[in-house]
Amino acid sequence: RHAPQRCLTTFPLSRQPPWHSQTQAFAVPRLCYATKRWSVSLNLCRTFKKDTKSTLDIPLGPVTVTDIKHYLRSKDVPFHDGYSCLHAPSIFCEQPPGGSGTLSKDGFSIFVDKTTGQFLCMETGVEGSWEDLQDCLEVMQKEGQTSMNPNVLLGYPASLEEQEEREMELREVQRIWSSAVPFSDLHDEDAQLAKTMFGMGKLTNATLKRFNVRFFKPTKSLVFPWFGGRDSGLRGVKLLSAGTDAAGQVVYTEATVPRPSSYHNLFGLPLVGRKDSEVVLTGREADSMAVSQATGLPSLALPRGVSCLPPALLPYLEQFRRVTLWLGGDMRSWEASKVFSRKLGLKRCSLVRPGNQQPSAAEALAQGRNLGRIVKSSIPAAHKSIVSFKQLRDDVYGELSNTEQVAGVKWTRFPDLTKILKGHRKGELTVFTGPTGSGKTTFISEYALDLCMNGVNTLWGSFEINNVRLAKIMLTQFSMQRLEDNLEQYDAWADRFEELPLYFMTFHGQQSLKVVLDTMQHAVYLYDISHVVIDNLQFMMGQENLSVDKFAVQDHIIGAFRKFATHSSCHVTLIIHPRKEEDDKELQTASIFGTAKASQEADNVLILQEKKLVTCPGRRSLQVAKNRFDGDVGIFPLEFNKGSLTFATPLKGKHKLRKVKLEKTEEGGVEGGEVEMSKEVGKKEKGEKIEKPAKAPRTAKTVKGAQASGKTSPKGEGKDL
Ligand SMILES: Nc1ncnc2c1ncn2[C@@H]1O[C@H](COP(=O)(O)OP(=O)(O)OP(=O)(O)O)[C@@H](O)[C@H]1O
Repeated sequence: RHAPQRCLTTFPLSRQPPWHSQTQAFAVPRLCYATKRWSVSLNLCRTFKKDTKSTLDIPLGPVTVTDIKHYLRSKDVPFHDGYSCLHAPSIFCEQPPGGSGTLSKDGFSIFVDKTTGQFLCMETGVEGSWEDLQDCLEVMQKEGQTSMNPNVLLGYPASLEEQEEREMELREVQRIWSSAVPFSDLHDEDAQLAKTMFGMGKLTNATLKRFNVRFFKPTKSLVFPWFGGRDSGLRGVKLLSAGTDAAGQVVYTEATVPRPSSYHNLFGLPLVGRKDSEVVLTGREADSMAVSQATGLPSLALPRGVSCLPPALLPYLEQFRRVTLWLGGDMRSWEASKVFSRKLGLKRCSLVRPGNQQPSAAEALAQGRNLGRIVKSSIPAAHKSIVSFKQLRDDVYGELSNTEQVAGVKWTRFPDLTKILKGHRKGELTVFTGPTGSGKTTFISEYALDLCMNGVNTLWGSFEINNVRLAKIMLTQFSMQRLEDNLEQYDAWADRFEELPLYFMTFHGQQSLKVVLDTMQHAVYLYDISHVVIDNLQFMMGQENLSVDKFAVQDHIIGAFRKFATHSSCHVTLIIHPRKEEDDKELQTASIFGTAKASQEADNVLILQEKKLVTCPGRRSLQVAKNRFDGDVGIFPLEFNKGSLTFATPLKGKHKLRKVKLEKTEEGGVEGGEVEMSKEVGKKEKGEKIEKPAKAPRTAKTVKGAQASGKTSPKGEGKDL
């Protein structure tokens, strides 16, 4: 079989992680980038070495469900089709199954993920890759055995460091758990105060007891346990703390042991019966308790809320014929529920649409709403290809009443970009270009980092510069300083950087489009990636059919990324070198694309403009040349800080805003291509306005039309890339 190929990696790349020796469990506030909240991160979390397996193995040719089925049949292994997994009898038990694990109806207890081939034996707790399972079956066949010793895979020798780490982790889990107090042991007043602090005033002590929730007095945190494994033992804890931010608003913060990437707890699982066929999946523990208390339905909370649904959890959800996703009360939860339902199997999923009448479950309970009715009114996730407005009207209303959230994630460091593009939305394709060496990679690195710090799960495909250099740029931008001069701060920044939901493809140099797309697909499934950055398209050109016209190849590649973005509900930012550069002219949309078709595919076109100066590096500005969301285009200046490698809008008064000059194209549309100095600069600057073409009503309309139709001037077409 193929050797696994390493296609994805996470920070710390090759960095030797720090090996601290603190063991105190005191709370240190830190910003959790995934949840965008300050978290009480326990020192103990930093006590342990980071995930040593920083490079993730992916089979060379990604396995398909057909391959898996074909192989199982060839080995005479009976199986049946589940929702996300194939179910097969355990090869690790001598006796017919009957233990404590969650089994499918026929007692089959091996669950093989249909997308990755990863398997889990519920009966014995053995898990492994598709290759591991194949190996076991091969050995069994060769040796004429009917079962395998579970220790074959369980007994993978962990390094001494890893063993120590795990033991230390378990000791800390036990320590927190045993020093936390069950709610029933708290004085009534204290219990009520704690419940009020966490907005759970209506949850009864009986519910908290059923879910085994405790209170950790030193940090005034709720403690949610994770019970699992063969012995249903305590495997981890999550601490939820409440505090206030600078504006006096209550913020909830989370910390887990083990660290989030290994914390695979479906909170509430011990309360699920083998025969339960319906479940309500929520984003928070309090929501699950609210659902359970109010409706009596089994309810489970995802370990990391709406940010991801790790495939490792899917086997535990196979027993449910109906899954209602009620992840929260905002648009982000709604988006996540649509994405997760694909992993779970659309047909069995129904979604609770957030709205005023349908907030999160905990809020609904607090407001005295009828939770049972809300669950019943959830809508099926599988939609038909042809719909009437009647079916769409709630979606349209949702978009109209949540314009801010629909506009996407906002950039913190680039408010001008947020003003023009409104935000970063899933499922879109952004094409980014700029002159050679103008700082495209450096800018996009910060642009993506900003989003990642705002909770956008990001995957980088950097084919031009290697991942170590890219991570160095990002870490410098993250710390906003020259880390070379402050090496003593390296570990502190690197520790925080590691928390970002950031992954890197391990490709370098020319790659085939198919391999890249497969890796992206895989990462979306595994890590719920919602932003992929490709630097740059030219590195896929070489592998495609050279006998075909270059523009056709480019069109084909852009088309493939477009399709991927739409189907995977993932934003793709594609860096493309301009095909022509003239010293005295600024770039336009037409400078990038071979044909108009390609520009049609992109939802957004960004151009890093550089005004060439003889004496010093040129001035940069960022132009939004196409914006399909609402048609607004514009340009704003960027000032580069060489020490921190960051870009910022120059201070007021120091720069002049520029306004887009609209050019008529031959098709009668307009494009926001060239720029000129505004005659009213002083006035405009005051209001910090980004000039938009909408200032000229007649052409403004045409601008939107042109954006929507994606028409560009054919001027200058036909040159080589
Ligand atoms: N605005 C800027 N002013 C001066 N130097 C810059 C600016 N932006 C980036 N640089 C520096 O220029 C160098 C090239 O930057 P970068 O690799 O980001 O450019 P690029 O446009 O991606 O290059 P290429 O065209 O080769 O892909 C880097 O050393 C970077 O630090």
